[in-house]
Amino acid sequence: MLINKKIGFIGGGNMAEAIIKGLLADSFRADAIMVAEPQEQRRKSLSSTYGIGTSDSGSAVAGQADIVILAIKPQMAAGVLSDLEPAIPADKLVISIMAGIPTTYIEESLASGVRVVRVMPNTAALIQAAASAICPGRKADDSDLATATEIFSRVGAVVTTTEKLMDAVTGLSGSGPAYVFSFIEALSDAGVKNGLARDVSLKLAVQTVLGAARMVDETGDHPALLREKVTSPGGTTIAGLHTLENGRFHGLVMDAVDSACAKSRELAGK
Ligand SMILES: NC(=O)C1=CN([C@@H]2O[C@H](COP(=O)(O)OP(=O)(O)OC[C@H]3O[C@@H](n4cnc5c(N)ncnc54)[C@H](OP(=O)(O)O)[C@@H]3O)[C@@H](O)[C@H]2O)C=CC1
Ligand SMILES: O=C(O)[C@@H]1CCC=N1
Repeated sequence: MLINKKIGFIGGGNMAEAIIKGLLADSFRADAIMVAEPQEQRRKSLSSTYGIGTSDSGSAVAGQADIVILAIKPQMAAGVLSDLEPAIPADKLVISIMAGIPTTYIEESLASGVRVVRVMPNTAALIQAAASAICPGRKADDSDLATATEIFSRVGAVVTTTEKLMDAVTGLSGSGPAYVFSFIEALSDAGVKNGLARDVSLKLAVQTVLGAARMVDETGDHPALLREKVTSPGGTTIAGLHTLENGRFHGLVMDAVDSACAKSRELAGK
């Protein structure tokens, strides 16, 4: 589906770079990727690092691309979409990764009939380990969903969902890597506090998170069951879990995802 298709990114920031790096690692052609990015320094860095085309003009990139990926901040959506409108006729596929911005907003800002697919990936696209959720706008058909799925499958796992759940996805897996990075940092600090060297502590923390995530994935067991197997009666783990629950760990994580979901909803229409 992607053969001979050109992808144009509008916005060459962190997330565009993560997706581009993941696509290239999966043998996507560098000469089929273009990026519109206002900062000259950033354009130079992207073209020299990845061998992709860059421009300071969103319209030029959108005009040449078959698939336009909107990777600008949600707060810039109105201005950028209005500039892009003449360069995006209805036959282009527009994929938006912007948090919070509904497909209807994009459809109404561009040519009538434009096909829009909304995707919420995450930063692990950089190493082809993203979690992405995809939903179609009003005009996108199965083939458009398949195209978006093919792009994001190259950089990780993809699930299809409905648009009303995209804020929930954003709060969970879109922002989720940041929660996990914080958890790893906290674990590693705790190791240092208890006498471990920083590098040893970080290595142990990372491998613990990797191993636990793989166990959930590979066994298919509920996390509560796996947790119980680590928790010996009268042992160390229950003492640690007790402290986490005294600090409302479970509820706190749920509150964090709720806050991020609420922020995603708040960004709608910005
Ligand atoms: N970061 C993440 O983990 C995730 C982000 N997202 C979404 O991806 C989008 C991008 O996020 P992220 O990459 O982190 O943000 P960044 O700020 O890193 O990237 C946005 C880029 O767009 C550039 N830009 C600004 N104006 C224009 C314009 N008119 N035309 C083209 N480019 C422009 C910015 O340049 P300048 O800096 O000069 O303004 C910047 O380089 C957001 O909508 C976010 O919600 C989704 C999932 C995960
Ligand atoms: O923080 C943000 O708004 C973006 C969206 C999801 C992850 N980063």
